[in-house]
Amino acid sequence: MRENGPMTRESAPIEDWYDGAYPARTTAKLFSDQRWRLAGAAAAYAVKHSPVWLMPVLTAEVIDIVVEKRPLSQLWVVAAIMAVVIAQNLPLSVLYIRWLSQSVRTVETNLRMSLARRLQELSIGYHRRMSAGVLQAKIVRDVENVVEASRQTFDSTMGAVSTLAGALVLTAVRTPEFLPVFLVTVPIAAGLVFATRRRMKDRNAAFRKQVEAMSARVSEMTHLIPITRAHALENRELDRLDGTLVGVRDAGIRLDMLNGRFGALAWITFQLLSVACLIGAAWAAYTGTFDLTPGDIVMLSSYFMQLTGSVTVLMNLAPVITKGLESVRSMADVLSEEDIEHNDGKMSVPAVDGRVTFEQVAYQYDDAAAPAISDLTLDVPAGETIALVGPSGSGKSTVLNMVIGFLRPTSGRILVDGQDMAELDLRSYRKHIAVVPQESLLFEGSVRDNVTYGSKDLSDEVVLAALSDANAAGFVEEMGGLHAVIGERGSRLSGGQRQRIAIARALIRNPRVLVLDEATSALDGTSERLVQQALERLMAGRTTFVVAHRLSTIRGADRIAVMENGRIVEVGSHAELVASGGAYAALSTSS
Ligand SMILES: Nc1ncnc2c1ncn2[C@@H]1O[C@H](COP(=O)(O)OP(=O)(O)OP(=O)(O)O)[C@@H](O)[C@H]1O
Repeated sequence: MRENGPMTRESAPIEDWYDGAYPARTTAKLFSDQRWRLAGAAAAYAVKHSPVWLMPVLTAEVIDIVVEKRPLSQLWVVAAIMAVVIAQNLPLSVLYIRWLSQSVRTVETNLRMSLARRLQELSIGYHRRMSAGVLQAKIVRDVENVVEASRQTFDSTMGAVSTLAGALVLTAVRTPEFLPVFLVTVPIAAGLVFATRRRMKDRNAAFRKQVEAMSARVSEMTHLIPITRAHALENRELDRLDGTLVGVRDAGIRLDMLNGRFGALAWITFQLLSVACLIGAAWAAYTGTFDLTPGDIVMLSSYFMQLTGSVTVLMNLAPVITKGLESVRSMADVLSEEDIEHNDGKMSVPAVDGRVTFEQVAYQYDDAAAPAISDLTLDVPAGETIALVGPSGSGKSTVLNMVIGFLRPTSGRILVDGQDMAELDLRSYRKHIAVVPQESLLFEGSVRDNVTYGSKDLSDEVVLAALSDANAAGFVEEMGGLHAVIGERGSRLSGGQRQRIAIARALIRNPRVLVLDEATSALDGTSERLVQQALERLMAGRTTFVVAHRLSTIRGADRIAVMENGRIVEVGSHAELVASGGAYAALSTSS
């Protein structure tokens, strides 16, 4: 247990203390900021709900007034009290809903925000491992489960507890002989819940896993649709989905069956108990064992029904709560995950010159048998363009990811301007780099939004200049200017146009270090020239790491590093490498 003062606990972000191993305690903590609102809601509920336990007493009075032929004026008094008791329900319900809704919705928002925040801190490796579909399910579905379970628990518990308390007090006042009945029902209910708790938890966990597998599958399937359709593999994809759907169905049926059996068992037990109580009261009055009026019997009968009803409601919460707690555990996969990039407290770099040095760097992926990079030593002075070439799988992308800081060397060091990257606040370093990936990532929005992504307060002139340097001004003009909308993920643009928008985006950042993964897909001659020209403008004067596929890019580079099996086998300019007659010379004559 950590020592936390009430102040620090309230202000500490959820992800700092979230603990999936203790879901109930964690949920309570989630709501701890809301305790005053919840207390208000509870008070409002108790009052609004009072007709439920007051009406049977008032009804008993009415019956006794009739049976005992008391003065009629008493009837009007009771009627007036009933009217007031019922009418207060409206204003107090409104208050109750307002306070409960405010607390529950606030917790919901805070949870989603901290999940999103943590996703932005988790390493790129984590995101590669986790399916986007699963993460989405956590933010959307699990948060909803927790919030709905909390709301229902609060609502049902308040209802049941206030009904029980009212019934208990009034029974104690009018017919204390029947108090023991209340005492046996609670242990029976607790026993039933306890007996099924373990299985309920397991089946909820199994069901959630199946739903997550389905989310991952669906997200993959939607992603693959263009490829699937192009290869006429629709049926194969549907078969694969079918397997996951069947899994969800079977786990769902098992869960429903358990919940159903539990519900039915609870209902039967308590109905029997309720009947026993009614018959018992009738017998006691008939034989004169206790002194009961007919009004008392009607009242007791209502209370027995309410008592059993409340306990059943409470017991039916068990599945809801179990599901909510399972979702609390599920969110811990994100909120308690340790694989985050640690930047806080590290050195911030206000400016970058652009020298990047690899010192005997090795990198091995977590699940890989052999290192992807071994013994890589390379000094790239500021402003140099270095082209990485080599066969597929030789480690080029791994090097790029290390330059961005997505991957940290397993051994060795990478220095930026002589500073070990491990000691830098990578967020400050990355302000000075730009990345142009193979597949340009564009989003739904205007051309301007896409180009300025993340850079604020840029004038139209600056954006237009970047577009013009990227050879994109012409087609942007034709599309309708800076505010023309790019379809989702750039669907309205050609491949070459998308690349040029991505180049403009990189240009506008005016980076010192450029990380470029040249698109492999061939463009037609004109488009190719426009992209090439834009790239040359982008690379000029900046340290550039480029995984190069075009001959012109390779030849234009200051140096070329030829990679094989995670090692650099040759470095030098085009002319030097050709002259030395090594691997590069063999490659360039064969192409
Ligand atoms: N996430 C990963 N987990 C495990 N191994 C990986 C991972 N990513 C890459 N590898 C392995 O590391 C090696 C280097 O991969 P890398 O992607 O850097 O090669 P590359 O030269 O960029 O290839 P390509 O030209 O095909 O993109 C390969 O053997 C690859 O199988």
